[in-house]
Amino acid sequence: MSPRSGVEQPSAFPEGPPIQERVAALEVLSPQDIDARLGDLGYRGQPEARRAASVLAYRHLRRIRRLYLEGLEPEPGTRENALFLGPTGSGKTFLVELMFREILGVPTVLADATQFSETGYVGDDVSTLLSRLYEAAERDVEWASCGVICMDEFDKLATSRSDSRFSGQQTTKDVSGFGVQRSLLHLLSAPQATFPPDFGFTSRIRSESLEMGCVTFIACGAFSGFRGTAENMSHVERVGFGREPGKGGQKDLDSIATRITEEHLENTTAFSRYGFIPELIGRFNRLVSFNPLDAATLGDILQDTVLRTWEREFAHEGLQLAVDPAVREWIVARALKRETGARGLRTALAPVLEQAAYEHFGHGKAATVRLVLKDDAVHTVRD
Ligand SMILES: Nc1ncnc2c1ncn2[C@@H]1O[C@H](COP(=O)(O)OP(=O)(O)OP(=O)(O)O)[C@@H](O)[C@H]1O
Repeated sequence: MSPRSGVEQPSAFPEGPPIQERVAALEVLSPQDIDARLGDLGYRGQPEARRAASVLAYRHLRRIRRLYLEGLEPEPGTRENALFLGPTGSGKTFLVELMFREILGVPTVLADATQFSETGYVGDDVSTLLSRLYEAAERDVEWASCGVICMDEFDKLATSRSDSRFSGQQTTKDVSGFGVQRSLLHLLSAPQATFPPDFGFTSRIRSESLEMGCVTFIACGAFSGFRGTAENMSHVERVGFGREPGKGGQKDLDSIATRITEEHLENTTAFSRYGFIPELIGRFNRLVSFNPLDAATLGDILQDTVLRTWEREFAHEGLQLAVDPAVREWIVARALKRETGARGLRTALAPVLEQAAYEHFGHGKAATVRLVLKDDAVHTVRD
């Protein structure tokens, strides 16, 4: 029986531990500890975003500890929601996943904002975000109130009402855009919110109520239109987006350091021109910029995570995988060209290693398989 709803709910999970026990079991970590753990888990680059997010995670932890271990309700207006801005594949969602789900160990939901539609229309109602949080919290509504909701592709939620300079691309999702934003605004503002514990599949199960005071919302988006915007605003101080300034010349939009200060991003007028209702953007009191990953960071990710996974797989076959430095550079260069951040590494590497696996797996003989670059293509050599 849930203490708040007063109705019997079918539970797929056995009774969990009391909330105080769950919260007390969370490791107390400083922002610096959190940042260091991120590194241990293979997160690379983005030092400023990591710093900001580590403090956000620390504060989240403090708030739930104060509430459930010290009995101190969160002060009104102290809810912290963050907007993570930066190009695709730069590690926005990965950071949330590692930081909240793996390191803090609180219920974490990663959702795609484009899946929502207004209540009554086809698509998910925003309240199902809370249903998912409840599921992630093993159907413990108090544990769910300690959770984090991350909405990916948040920029696509908006209806572009302005010219294409601001949107990058035009979206036709104009019918539901504002309704969904208003529902989200409610979630981000309300002290409590109700949700269907069964995702609304049946009308027999009564809604649950969730305390929202400690729930942290993080919205992630590329907001690519801002790059064009910055290009047209010569007075904008250039920080945040864009590759290193001054290397690619004015013509190449990506090499133009489209760096936007938080002051500018905080300017909700810019967001409303993007199609957002200003009140909703106003609920995100922390704006965190992610940079496109540069060659050195991509090289580290390739070495420390992507290749390591493959090396293990090769080792299971009795094979040692050796990758020439020229091949690493080739893969990084390809990934940079694709402009999909770290995702591009896997895309560039997969066909090469599949070919190597095809040629050398299953023979049961120990050997070294070396990847070498010849005529701008990767070849495998078995020693
Ligand atoms: N800074 C990073 N360090 C290590 N790995 C990273 C980093 N950034 C991205 N990756 C890898 O790339 C994958 C994709 O990153 P992620 O999903 O976080 O991108 P994103 O910034 O949220 O972009 P999108 O908006 O397209 O989802 C991750 O799962 C991870 O494997």
